[in-house]
Amino acid sequence: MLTTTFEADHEEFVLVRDIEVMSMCEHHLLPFKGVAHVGYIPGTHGRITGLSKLARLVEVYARRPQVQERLTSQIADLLLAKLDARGVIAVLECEHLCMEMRGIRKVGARTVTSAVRGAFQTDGKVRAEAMALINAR
Ligand SMILES: Nc1nc2c(ncn2[C@@H]2O[C@H](COP(=O)(O)OP(=O)(O)OP(=O)(O)O)[C@@H](O)[C@H]2O)c(=O)[nH]1
Repeated sequence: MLTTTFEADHEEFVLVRDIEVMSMCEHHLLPFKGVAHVGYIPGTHGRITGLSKLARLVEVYARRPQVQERLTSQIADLLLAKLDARGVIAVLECEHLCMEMRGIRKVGARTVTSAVRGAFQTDGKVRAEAMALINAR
């Protein structure tokens, strides 16, 4: 995965927003679905990857029973490792059917999880800029 990378001499933030997520809660084996926002700052080598590969990354980890927190971390960790990126951010917003159609039955409650690595973890300003872009509508 993420074997296609390009030289682009681009060292600024790249973000793909609103990637559809469909996964399965490992507790109840019921779907949870929503969107993922995945971004990174390339390393000093300026190496980037194909945009579709970010969506593929989400897809690979979503296709197994999951908890949303682990799914979010796995996306961030793999991206960081494969791209040798300066920073990575993954934010997921999902609705869990196990909370909607059974149990507490709260329709429309959305769970937001984030995983930040590198510059997004160490620099609050960098993280705030990324969150502003993620939330821009
Ligand atoms: N943190 C987290 N919890 C999840 C996720 N998906 C489902 N859950 C929760 O996992 C918990 C499992 O709780 P249990 O007490 O074992 O199961 P339960 O008796 O069916 O719980 P209720 O859903 O409250 O009826 C529930 O609170 C679910 O809402 C997830 O992605 N992340």
